[in-house]
Amino acid sequence: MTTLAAKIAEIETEMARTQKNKATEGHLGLLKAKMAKLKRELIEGSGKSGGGGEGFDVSKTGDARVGLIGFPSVGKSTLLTKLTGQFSEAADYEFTTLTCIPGVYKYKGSKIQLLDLPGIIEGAKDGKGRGKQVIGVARTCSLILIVLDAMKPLTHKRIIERELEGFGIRLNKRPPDIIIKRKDKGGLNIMKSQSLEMTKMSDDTIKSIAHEYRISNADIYFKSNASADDLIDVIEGNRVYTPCIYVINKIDQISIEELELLDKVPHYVPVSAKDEWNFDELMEKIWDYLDLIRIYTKPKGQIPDYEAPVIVPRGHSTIEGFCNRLHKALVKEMKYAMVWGTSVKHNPQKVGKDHQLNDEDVVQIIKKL
Ligand SMILES: Nc1nc2c(ncn2[C@@H]2O[C@H](COP(=O)(O)OP(=O)(O)OP(=O)(O)O)[C@@H](O)[C@H]2O)c(=O)[nH]1
Ligand SMILES: [K+]
Ligand SMILES: [Mg+2]
Repeated sequence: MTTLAAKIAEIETEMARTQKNKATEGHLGLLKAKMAKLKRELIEGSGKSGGGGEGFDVSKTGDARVGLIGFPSVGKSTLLTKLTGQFSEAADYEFTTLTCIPGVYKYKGSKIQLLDLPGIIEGAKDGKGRGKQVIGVARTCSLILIVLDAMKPLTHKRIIERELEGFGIRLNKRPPDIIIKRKDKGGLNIMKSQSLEMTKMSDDTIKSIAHEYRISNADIYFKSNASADDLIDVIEGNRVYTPCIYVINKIDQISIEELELLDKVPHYVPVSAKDEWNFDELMEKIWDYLDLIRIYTKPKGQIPDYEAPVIVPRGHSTIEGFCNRLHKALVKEMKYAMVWGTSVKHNPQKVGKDHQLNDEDVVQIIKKL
């Protein structure tokens, strides 16, 4: 019996052997689809894929969850201890950390949960070390910090990215603009936005990928220049789209010239966990990438509570989203809301539950009698 891993290896070899050109594009697309299906089987077969497992079942607290991912001994635990005050053992040997250690720090009135995790290595997603549990936890984070050692080759960055990608995590990427409407009959209907030129994938490739997934009747609508990987992501459906910051640690060990070279890395922050260098920039960047906003509540006849803002993701910053953070029944009890701040023309202004709030708005909920 051929194992899943062997089947995956077989396809990988075939992909490597196949030259990339117009004539082979369809075949490559098909191989990618087959690979995606096998990888899903591999992950599902391993039991839990949504995190968890002994020592990894940490409950969410605070306003956002941020995970530390990287090779062993890059300084993840040192960073957790220094940023949150939560002790996590650090030592100069690999795999010091064996479980998930949560810590919390406060920033701009929010509580950020930071998770220290065991180091991962190449092949983690296929079952090496505790890789699967680690990446399973990474899937539950609103932001991933990939920690790199400034003394080690930058090729490590790509290896970690591949491990996360292989587990369905897409870093600093938006979900592809593809809509698939399945139907009972009518065959495959490929549609594209006006004047959109698809340069990464031909109609034949689209058809062969759909066929591989037994999609024979559907409208497939493309709004952007998608690749075969994008189409497979949308069909597979279980991808998570997570922002990511590259934290380059141990800069106390490198020269200014070497530090300047790192400037080419997008989404990066250089730090020294040991010496607590550049923590301000790191925390600010974490805040930016989490894309959270602060809403101050104003009880009737009192001044707003500026100490304890309600924190909501910018994408869920309606009055309704704000109410739901306080308690579930509130939006039903609400008659209207008064808002002060940049989201309104008049201060204050009466608004309904669909009103979109901005960072640092002040809100007073007026209840029905
Ligand atoms: N020079 C220097 N050493 C550091 C820095 N941060 C961590 N270290 C050292 O690097 C070694 C590994 O640190 P850890 O915090 O245990 O690294 P880790 O990534 O948690 O390692 P694992 O749990 O084994 O995956 C320790 O000897 C730390 O003292 C830093 O900023 N500069
Ligand atoms: K270590
Ligand atoms: Mg550690």
